[in-house]
Amino acid sequence: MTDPAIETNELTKQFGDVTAVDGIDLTVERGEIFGFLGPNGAGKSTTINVLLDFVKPTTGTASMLGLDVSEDREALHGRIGVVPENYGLYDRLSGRRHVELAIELKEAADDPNELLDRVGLSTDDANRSAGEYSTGMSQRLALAMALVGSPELLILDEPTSGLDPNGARELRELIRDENERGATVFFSSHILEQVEAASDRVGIMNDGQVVATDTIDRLRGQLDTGAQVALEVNREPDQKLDDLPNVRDVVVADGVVRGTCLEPAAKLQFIDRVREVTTVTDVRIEESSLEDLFASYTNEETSNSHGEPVAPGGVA
Ligand SMILES: Nc1ncnc2c1ncn2[C@@H]1O[C@H](COP(=O)(O)OP(=O)(O)OP(=O)(O)O)[C@@H](O)[C@H]1O
Repeated sequence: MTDPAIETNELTKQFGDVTAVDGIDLTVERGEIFGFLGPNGAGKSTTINVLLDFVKPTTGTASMLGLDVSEDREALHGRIGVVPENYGLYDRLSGRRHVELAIELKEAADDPNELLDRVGLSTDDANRSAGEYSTGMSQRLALAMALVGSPELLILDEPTSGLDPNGARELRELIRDENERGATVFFSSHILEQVEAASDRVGIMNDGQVVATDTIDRLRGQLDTGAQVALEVNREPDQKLDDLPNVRDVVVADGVVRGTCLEPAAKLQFIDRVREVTTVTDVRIEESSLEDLFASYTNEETSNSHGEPVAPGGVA
């Protein structure tokens, strides 16, 4: 059996009184695009820094591609590509020189121009000193260096920070291309939409712990908030419509019948039930938002489309 791309066992990191990472068991399989989500201070960067052997764990173990992150650091170096949280660039060296150095260090055979082109840095940009780069350009350069040697595993800490919307989209495409080539991609972010658009699976970290790991669709399905179904009708019904088992909070107001459907099949049952008593002229379905999802796992206060607080999801 192939070893997972990333595996942590009871991994804990304490900084004095602060438990930044609190006994996490995380497995990322080979070939996945895995989004690592969590609010500021959740422990994402500390976890990544342990994986990169920048900090030592207090207890527990971490391995990548079947190798211990600390003992086998040298062997891992040639097989992974990294954009860490605080990557350093040499102000006086050009972008191209940075990539050339990364190629020499990895003893790889890449063409620097091709890598620079892939991350959207023009020939002119590549000739400029990195000290003149904007945040987004620096981020692109760091990414080009991470791609050197076609790594089996890419680890990207907040790769979209500093990128404009176009840059973020290009990055998502690049992540997909790398994944199609066979690379596993592990990237952290606190921006839900970006993680949803790019990942096969996500892990949500909060307060040092991994509180959920699954696809976003399945995590959404586990929320107990249900979907809000709003039916515009040409005549408000007088009948009570609260007799379906998986539809609750039915209200009729301003020519709209609303109900909360607790499972997918209940939506159609609800529409059929309302159509028995009046004519439905329009249908709107409002799934729980990504913000609701995130908040339910990280206990942040939020509200659904009706202004009601959203209860934390049942899965921990
Ligand atoms: N070197 C350090 N010394 C002391 N405390 C630290 C250190 N590094 C991180 N921490 C603390 O550990 C906790 C987790 O921080 P970490 O940077 O891992 O979170 P994060 O999820 O990456 O947050 P962000 O999204 O803001 O980067 C925070 O409380 C932080 O203050």
